[in-house]
Amino acid sequence: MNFEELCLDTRILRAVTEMGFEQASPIQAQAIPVAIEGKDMIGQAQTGTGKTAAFGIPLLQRVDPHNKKLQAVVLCPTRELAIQCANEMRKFAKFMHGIKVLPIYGGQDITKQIRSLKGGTQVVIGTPGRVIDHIRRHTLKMATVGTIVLDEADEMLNMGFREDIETVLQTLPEEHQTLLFSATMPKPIMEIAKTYLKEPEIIKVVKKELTVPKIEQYYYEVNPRKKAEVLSRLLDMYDPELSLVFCNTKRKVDELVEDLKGRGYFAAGLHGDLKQSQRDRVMNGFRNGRTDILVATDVAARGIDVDDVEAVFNYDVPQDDEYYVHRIGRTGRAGRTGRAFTLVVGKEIYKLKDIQRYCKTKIKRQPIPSVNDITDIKVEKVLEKISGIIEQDNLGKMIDILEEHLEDSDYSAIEVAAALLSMEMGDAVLDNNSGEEFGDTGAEPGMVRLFVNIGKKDRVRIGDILGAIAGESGMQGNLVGAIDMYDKYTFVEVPREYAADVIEAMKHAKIKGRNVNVEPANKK
Ligand SMILES: Nc1ncnc2c1ncn2[C@@H]1O[C@H](COP(=O)(O)OP(=O)(O)OP(=O)(O)O)[C@@H](O)[C@H]1O
Ligand SMILES: [Mg+2]
Repeated sequence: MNFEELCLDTRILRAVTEMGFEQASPIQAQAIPVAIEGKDMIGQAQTGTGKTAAFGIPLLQRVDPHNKKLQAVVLCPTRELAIQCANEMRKFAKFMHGIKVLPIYGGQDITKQIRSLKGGTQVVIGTPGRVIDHIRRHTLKMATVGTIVLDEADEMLNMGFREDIETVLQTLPEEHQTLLFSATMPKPIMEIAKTYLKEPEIIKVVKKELTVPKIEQYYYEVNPRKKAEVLSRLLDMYDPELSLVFCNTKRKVDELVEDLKGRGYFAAGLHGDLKQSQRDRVMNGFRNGRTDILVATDVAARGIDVDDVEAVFNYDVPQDDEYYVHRIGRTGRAGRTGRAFTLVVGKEIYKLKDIQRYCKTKIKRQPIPSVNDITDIKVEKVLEKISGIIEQDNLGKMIDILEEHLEDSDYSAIEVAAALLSMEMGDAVLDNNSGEEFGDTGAEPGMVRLFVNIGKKDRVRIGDILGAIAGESGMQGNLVGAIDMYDKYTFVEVPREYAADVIEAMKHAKIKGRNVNVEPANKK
């Protein structure tokens, strides 16, 4: 549907056209007419499908630029989202002179915010805590608010904002419109809706799968100690313009950023422990391409909309099914394509299966790219660069220099070229160790079943065997699973990516003074 068909204010229509929006997305086509009428509404649509405009456009259309009182409030879970949403709203309002849109959030000087608010702000986009703060100080007067929006409502509840949201909702005047938006709609949201929304129109644009079909989804089974290595191989292989990498904890974010920087990538971290000014700097760096890898926790990156995020990496499998949807939704936005990669360690494969069921989508297993794959790709890139330079036909001086040096040198031209190539390529990557070679050993998914033979077993307990395996291979003990212990042989299961290490380590190990032989079970 065209935006012309949506009966928009001509000034908004002009702005939308200028922004390059041609067709309204399905959620916009359905939500905008309902919201313009002033009805309450619940909107659910996949990530990156334009929910901001779906509430932002009708909200602005209902604002009177000549009235300088507060008329609309949008609640968002994070400061970054408040800023992003305010920026998008300002673009929609570009030709509506006299409309002021202001983001307010914690961490920013409150007196400065108060001063800005005094200048006649009709639309406030804020985080719940800071909005309440202003309500208590009487610097936000809710009595004149006609529209309230809860964006990413589920995330706000997850973050413990439920009470704050209810407090805000209770300050609203009798006559008002409530719009509730989210990519997912769990139960607690429906409870809020029941209590605070009046006969809401429910607009659901959900396809069979929760994730966007244009995002290709892959997973890799990895050894936890080689995660950073695998990540950098994938980065080299796919060479995304911008990437977002998710970790489950702030500490992991910091560690991984250091690791990636050490490997020569332009990476920066984003999480809740950073000061607001640092967070702003990181986001700006990412938006303008100074940083090409943003490593973040879930909360920090929710709803973030940056063009050209071509790949999302789940460095850790998300703890929550819904997080997966939101994480990978940072790519493939507004109809673009994208790729999502998940690194899976051992039994996390079961979590991933849950996620697939929840999303009703298929995440394909892929082998970890080998050193050779990466080398091929790197060589190809260097050669491309080289042909570019040769074609510029500007090499006379360099050719002279080389000819002079090669004349009385022991090296051939090809050797020199090879040396330059190796300089350009940087460090070779580590060996491949995906456990692929073991095939099906009858183990649980993600595991390899090993046959452990220690000859006569009178004094040996299963615990001794498991302990030795963990100890010798440096793997955490709880990753080794005991399957069966018979008179002469024992089966154990270890994560696929450890299997080779275990077999190697056990060649030189003894259990209770006896030599051991460990092999994949399918070899028996
Ligand atoms: N009709 C449209 N045509 C083209 N681009 C659009 C259209 N509507 C929105 N966009 C762009 O699509 C991107 C994603 O929009 P938006 O951030 O509103 O998605 P969202 O549904 O809120 O996603 P999330 O669930 O991740 O918060 C933005 O860059 C926005 O400018
Ligand atoms: Mg959004």
